[in-house]
Amino acid sequence: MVRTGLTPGGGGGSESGDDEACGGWPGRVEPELRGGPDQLRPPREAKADPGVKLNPGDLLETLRMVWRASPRHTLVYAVTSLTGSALPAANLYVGKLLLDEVARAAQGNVTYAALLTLLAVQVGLTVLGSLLSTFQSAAQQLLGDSLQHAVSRRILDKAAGMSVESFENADTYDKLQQAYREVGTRPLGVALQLIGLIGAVVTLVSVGALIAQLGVWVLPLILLASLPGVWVSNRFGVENYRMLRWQTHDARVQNYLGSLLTSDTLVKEVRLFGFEPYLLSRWREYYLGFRRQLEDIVRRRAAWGFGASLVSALLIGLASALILRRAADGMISVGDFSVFILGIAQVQGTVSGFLNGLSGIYQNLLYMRNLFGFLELPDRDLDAGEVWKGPIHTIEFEGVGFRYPLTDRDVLNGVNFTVRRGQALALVGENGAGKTTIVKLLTRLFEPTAGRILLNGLDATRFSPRSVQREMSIIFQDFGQYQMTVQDNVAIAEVARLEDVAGVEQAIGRAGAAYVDTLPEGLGTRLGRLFQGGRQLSGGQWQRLALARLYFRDASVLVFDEPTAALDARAEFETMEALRGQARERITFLISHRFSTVRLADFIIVLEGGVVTEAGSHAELLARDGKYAALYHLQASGYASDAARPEPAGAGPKP
Ligand SMILES: Nc1ncnc2c1ncn2[C@@H]1O[C@H](COP(=O)(O)OP(=O)(O)OP(=O)(O)O)[C@@H](O)[C@H]1O
Repeated sequence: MVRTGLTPGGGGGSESGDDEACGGWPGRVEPELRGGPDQLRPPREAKADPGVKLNPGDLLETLRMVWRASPRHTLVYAVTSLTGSALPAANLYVGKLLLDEVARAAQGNVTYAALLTLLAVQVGLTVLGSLLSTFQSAAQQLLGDSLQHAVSRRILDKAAGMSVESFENADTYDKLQQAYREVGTRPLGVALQLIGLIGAVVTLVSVGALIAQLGVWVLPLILLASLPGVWVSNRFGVENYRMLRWQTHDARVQNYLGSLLTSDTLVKEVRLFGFEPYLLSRWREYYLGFRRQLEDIVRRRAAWGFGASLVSALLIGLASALILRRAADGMISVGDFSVFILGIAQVQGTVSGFLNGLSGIYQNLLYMRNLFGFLELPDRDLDAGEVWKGPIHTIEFEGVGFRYPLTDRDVLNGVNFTVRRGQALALVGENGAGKTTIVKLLTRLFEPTAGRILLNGLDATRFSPRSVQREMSIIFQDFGQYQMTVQDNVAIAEVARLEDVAGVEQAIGRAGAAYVDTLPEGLGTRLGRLFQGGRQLSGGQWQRLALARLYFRDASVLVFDEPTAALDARAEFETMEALRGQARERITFLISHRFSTVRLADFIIVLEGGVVTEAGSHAELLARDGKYAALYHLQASGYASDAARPEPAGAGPKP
């Protein structure tokens, strides 16, 4: 099993985010890809994404998110940033006064003290500027950190509340990944850019007022010169966003291919079958697809960018020519000219900052839509309904049918059975017959699409899934191997009793996991290979620990989905014997392909293609001589023929 998870990733800058375009393994840890090889289709070419829409409410929601993450730092950032916005005009003005005074000093009209006073004001402004930016960047850093934590927390809370059903859906994974990608900088980007916009207005108005005194046409020309560059940046920013959005699915596939090469559990199979070159070439194929799309955008952006700067240079040239005309006529002072020269850069920088800020907000809000899209996915409230209290004595399936979401085939049809306290019911059937699906319905991970399930005669849907699940304990076919201590691996079944050492020891005893005593730190031994100092267990040892987890929870329904698959023959025998003894007070469900195990059940149900075809005790089903009997004899004859087969010459124990 590839146990990959999700890590929050940076969102990239507001304008480009180009760094993400060729994303893939390594670099991003992606969720495990569900589904068969048909999902591993070749990369798609980017095309217009009709789904790019802005939701006006998102701006408010984003700002609320930022404010809640840290009101203090948001406030400090806003105040320092806005105060700092007035400084450029103040600097320009003091600079102009200083230059004019220097010019007058040349004619002997100004004292040294007057010049020093102006210099002191200028130095004071510089010191104020650095003080403000020090506070501003500290506030930004801390706000970013708080925000990252707050958004990650919201995503994890959301994921924790989502139904198992949602996790079966590849679209949910795409949304989850997109959401995680936005954790880094997007919400912060929106807030900072908005504050920046207000600051830019302050700067523009104040600097513009100074420049406007030089002539009515100067300011409009400078403003106009800023527009082409901003237009190019905005246009390609949106294109970039569309490209990344379109690539989300393919990036997941690519990362999945990469994860196969770096998985500790799969390395044996990958080496043995030697399909590393195949995986690498598929991985690279995706990269090349992304690369082609990136190159196309970069090339076009460069061409348009060059054109934009040409237009801008022409307009600035025109403004300069006009102002020089006035200088030649002796209509402006040296100080005025310095306001023009320094003001051009200031206005251009501020205008493009303003418009880029606008388009940055727009683009960041598009990314934020992904995050909100994920957060708005429907939840399944596991606590909705009456609270189930007390043990479950009977379970009845009444005409239960089921179809997985987004599929068009019923995998269960009209399933009827009743099982009572003290009984063990076994589900038998070939692969894909629907056994595990019955367990998923029984444990309320999914709800039937037809029929109903009764618990103690009451419709299960009346009760909250979580309260019903508390009465159930299970070992799944693909049980968890938690990279935690032995104690945690068992006690996690009931987190309220995480410290219950005696309970864990008892469960370990019942599961026959005596090997735990030989581990270096006993119950405190960390398991698994993921982290330093972890101790790896064998498949059977892990399974016994999962059994202990099942026993640890004091439940009235026990579900064993292939409980003995990884156990050796003796372990299987002991487990099933123990089970017979321990399950008397409970309802036991058992799924197994081993008839030596199945025959121990009181009642056996045979499933074929999602339909119950036979039901009864082992003896009854044998007497019936149907499918069960056929399968049973088939397995039994395998053992018999093994026993009857003569040993080949030279076989046997070596001396
Ligand atoms: N998440 C899913 N989405 C769509 N179809 C599914 C999903 N899980 C299982 N199925 C389909 O439902 C059918 C029953 O699957 P189920 O896992 O219940 O079989 P099973 O009897 O437990 O098989 P096995 O013995 O192999 O464990 C199969 O055809 C399977 O392809």
